[in-house]
Amino acid sequence: MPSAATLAEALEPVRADPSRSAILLDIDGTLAPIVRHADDAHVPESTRTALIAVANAYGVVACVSGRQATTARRIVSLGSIAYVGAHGSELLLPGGGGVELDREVAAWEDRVKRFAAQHYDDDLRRLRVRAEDKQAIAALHWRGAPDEDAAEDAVRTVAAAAEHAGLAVHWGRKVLEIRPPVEISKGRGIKRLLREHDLDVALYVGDDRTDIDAFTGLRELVEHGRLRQAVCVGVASDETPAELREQADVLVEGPPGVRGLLEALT
Ligand SMILES: O=P(O)(O)OC[C@H]1O[C@H](O[C@H]2O[C@H](CO)[C@@H](O)[C@H](O)[C@H]2O)[C@H](O)[C@@H](O)[C@@H]1O
Repeated sequence: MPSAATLAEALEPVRADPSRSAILLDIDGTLAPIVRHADDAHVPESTRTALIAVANAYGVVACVSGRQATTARRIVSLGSIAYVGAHGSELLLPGGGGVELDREVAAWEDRVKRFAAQHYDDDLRRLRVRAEDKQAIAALHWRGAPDEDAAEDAVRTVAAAAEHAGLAVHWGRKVLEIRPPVEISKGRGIKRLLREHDLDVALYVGDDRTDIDAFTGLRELVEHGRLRQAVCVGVASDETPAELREQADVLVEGPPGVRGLLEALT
């Protein structure tokens, strides 16, 4: 684990000129501690307070989540920042506008929904696998099922059927997502969010595989001269993918570490 000094060093370029920096944060496992039921996730008040101070000081602040953008905004409960939802395919800007959903993704919504309705059967219900409907993405969660191994096995059978049906699958923290077979990535969503902004530095904080795409997206913006620097922070837990640890510039310990990072930004 990097030392506090290393984190302070990593934050230096971001803090140098907050008005020219973006702060981009994942939600589940980053701002909100992981809980058994997705509907029960929440951002602790102390973290929210630190996030409000960051939102008031930095050029761009956004949450970048696998949740739908409106769900992300409800969980974080802050209207003055942007939300990149559904792993990059939705954009919800601060203020009164609606959600912009990627058109290519939207075109698959009916097919994904039909597949999910056909395959969320009595067997999955008996195993206490929970379905989450995210418009063009269908998620199956097995965290907290009485027999998690049996539930995961049943979910793997659905994943094979989804691939056979020409859909894409993605594995997260005890969750399978059935997705349209088109590019969906947090990196792409971030590029869409930042394209209108002239910034020097962007910091991203996340805990899961999809957050590696965000790291990659920011590093590509640096390669293309759109940013001077990207700072990629991994959130460590007993479920952290090894690849995220390898790709991160620095690690913080769980959502409490993220709160500390936010406090250090102002
Ligand atoms: O990109 P994120 O904001 O990290 O969202 C990723 C997924 O988070 C949720 O699932 C995860 O968190 C749940 C609540 O703690 C937990 O029960 C589940 O096991 C985790 O996979 C959310 O339900 C998904 O839609 C998001 O894609």
